[in-house]
Amino acid sequence: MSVDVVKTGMLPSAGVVKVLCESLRKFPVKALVVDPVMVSTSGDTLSGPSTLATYRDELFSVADIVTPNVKEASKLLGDVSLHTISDMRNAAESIYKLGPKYVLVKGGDMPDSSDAIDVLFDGKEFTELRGPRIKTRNTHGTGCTLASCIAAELAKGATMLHAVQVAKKFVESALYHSKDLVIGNGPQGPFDHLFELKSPLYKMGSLQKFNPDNLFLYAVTDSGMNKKWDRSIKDAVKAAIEGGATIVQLREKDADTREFLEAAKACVQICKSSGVPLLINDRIDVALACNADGVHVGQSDMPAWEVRELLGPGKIIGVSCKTLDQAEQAWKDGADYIGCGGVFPTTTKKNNPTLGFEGLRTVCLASKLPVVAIGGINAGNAGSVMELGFPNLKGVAVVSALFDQECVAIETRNLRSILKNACSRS
Ligand SMILES: Cc1ncc(COP(=O)(O)OP(=O)(O)O)c(N)n1
Ligand SMILES: Cc1nc(C(=O)O)sc1CCOP(=O)(O)O
Ligand SMILES: [Mg+2]
Repeated sequence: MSVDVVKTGMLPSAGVVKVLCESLRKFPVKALVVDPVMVSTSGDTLSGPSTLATYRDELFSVADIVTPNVKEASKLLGDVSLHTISDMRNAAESIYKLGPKYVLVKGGDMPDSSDAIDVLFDGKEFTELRGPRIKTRNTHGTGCTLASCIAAELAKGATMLHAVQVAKKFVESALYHSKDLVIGNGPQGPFDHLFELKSPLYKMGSLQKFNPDNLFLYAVTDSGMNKKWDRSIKDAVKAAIEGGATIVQLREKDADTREFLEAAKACVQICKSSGVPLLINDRIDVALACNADGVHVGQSDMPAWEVRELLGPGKIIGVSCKTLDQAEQAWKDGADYIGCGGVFPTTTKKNNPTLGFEGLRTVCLASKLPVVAIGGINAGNAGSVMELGFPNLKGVAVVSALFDQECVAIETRNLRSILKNACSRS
């Protein structure tokens, strides 16, 4: 068997690090995950200064990702103090300069905050990965498990972001499942890595909490536009993901069911390998048949509570809402997000009322769910929507601004940078 990916744990001496680097030169691998285990949970230093130096001088430059926790990041940077998310971002940037392609600074042992936040840096962009902080003493080995899961996902062909997202979800679910185990008398207990084998519920992704950040740049396909530009649904989705779409919805009103389902199955694979959720517009049957990540329904489609009964706890359900009452009902029905529009006039959805900023504001203020704005949004006005800074407003959903254009990837990339700039201003 050839080795696809290597993950390193505790490397006790500079000599061991050197042998490792030499071996990796002799036997190159697809990816190297370095979990710089150098401080034990009880705070004992496990790697002396010479080993640290070898990490920095030799190992990091050949690593695809380095995954220090806050204590390890501090040690690597000469015992700097790290207390805030901004400190974690700065630390990730400083460690990045030592050579790895990605740095993941894990915030699990940051001072008590409601969420466990990790910061991923790729040399250009920071991604904050949030998850609930699980109250448990059974945390022995979480860092090693996270790094090993990242390595496994990379070996399966995932992108780095997807591998990190899957790994974080895995550890979160394992901690949750193991929180009531009582084993041993030490300060830390073990957790159960094989929980999925024992509880089918986890297979449903019951803990797969919807990440509202996915609503940032929401690409909604359109069969008429695909036809006009002679573009397959698959190509449209691939291009949108290449351009940085954070979630995709297949809204194929004209496609025959068989054709739609085949295209949806292909798109599910494309989206899964990029870690981008794929939702189906209206068609619960198609969503079930292709195991999509969820559906989006409007006020005249199947009620969200019935959709939830059919899809189960781990799928994403979006509901179109134009009023407070509709927003409240969507929340009661167990939806995950609200699509609110049309913010501006649009011809893509026939006879669609235009709410304007005021209508969007009303729903955002009242909503208990994250909101994505939709309707007539494009490169010219998307910035103004995000700069509103309405509570719960997590992004924009667009159809023609991406798919009624010659190059979907370029338009998507342009829109993403407009949104990023607008968010940094708001
Ligand atoms: C993200 C998002 N928001 C709203 C809609 C509109 O859905 P709906 O009201 O069901 O209308 P149709 O799209 O079915 O015409 C959406 N699809 N996506
Ligand atoms: C699908 C959809 N839903 C809307 C709503 O208001 O709920 S507006 C709309 C069409 C949006 O297309 P474009 O980005 O081309 O304006
Ligand atoms: Mg609909």
